[in-house]
Amino acid sequence: MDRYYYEYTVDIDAFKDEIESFLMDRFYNGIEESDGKLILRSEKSLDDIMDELRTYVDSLIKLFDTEIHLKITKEKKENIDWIEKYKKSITPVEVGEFYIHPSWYEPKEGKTNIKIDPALAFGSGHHETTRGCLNAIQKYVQPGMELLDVGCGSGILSIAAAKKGAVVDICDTDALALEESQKNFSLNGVEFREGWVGSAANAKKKYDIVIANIVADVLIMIAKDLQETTKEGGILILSGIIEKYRNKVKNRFDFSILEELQEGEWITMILRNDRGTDGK
Ligand SMILES: C[S@@+](CC[C@H](N)C(=O)[O-])C[C@H]1O[C@@H](n2cnc3c(N)ncnc32)[C@H](O)[C@@H]1O
Repeated sequence: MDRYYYEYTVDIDAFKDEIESFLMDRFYNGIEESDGKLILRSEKSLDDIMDELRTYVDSLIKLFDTEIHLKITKEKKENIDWIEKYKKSITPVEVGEFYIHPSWYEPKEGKTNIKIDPALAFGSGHHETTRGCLNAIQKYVQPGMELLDVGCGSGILSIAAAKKGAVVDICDTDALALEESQKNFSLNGVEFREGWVGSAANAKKKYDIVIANIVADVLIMIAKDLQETTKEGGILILSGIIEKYRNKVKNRFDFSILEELQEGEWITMILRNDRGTDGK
């Protein structure tokens, strides 16, 4: 642990969801929201991400011909405080049958417990999109089903599915996510069958359930791969979709919608592959 860390506060007066989504796609260590501002903490400099953010906001200003005020502040702080403060802020999350807790909390009786400590990969159960997926897993995953977790992050979703008796494969474009998932599977006493650095395009088979909690733009980009890895009659769970991009995402998929779950601005879409075998 370094002695100091950087705290970046991002204050923006428009396009808040897009900015959060943009940052989430680049920074997986938890983004705190406080007084409408986004706070990112890291021992390493995030100046590159902030430069990218400024460029992104400039392009939004040009694209929408509008005014956007972006203020980024950077502070250097003593680490000790933050670790303790952060630990205290990480409390257990209950989503239906699942109880997600850090190791310094006891598991809860009568629940499917998932132990996840805050680390570098996204997926502590505190984000709306992860919770939407967990609700879908509770409803649709049956023992023996084969499931692919695309963008596994911490592995939280496939750990939940494995605890429900599914056979799970995992992938993520970030190698670190695979490492974190491996650790978290061991911590939870469950196993995945195959894991790879990459995406749905690298899958060698089709699955009963494919789940992808990734930002809307990426879901759109990999829509074909996600559909092709879902068995006929199988389920595709998509999350990470801000309400205003719902149609943009939906239009790229030709599966039928079974249901949509919404928490705040975030939508989790549950689709079924109703295509005939020659429909591909
Ligand atoms: C929002 S996190 C989701 C983590 C976890 N599954 C959850 O639900 O909490 C998205 C993850 O997708 C990964 N990712 C981004 N683009 C991807 C792609 N094209 N294919 C696979 N994974 C991708 C990121 O590295 C990140 O770990």
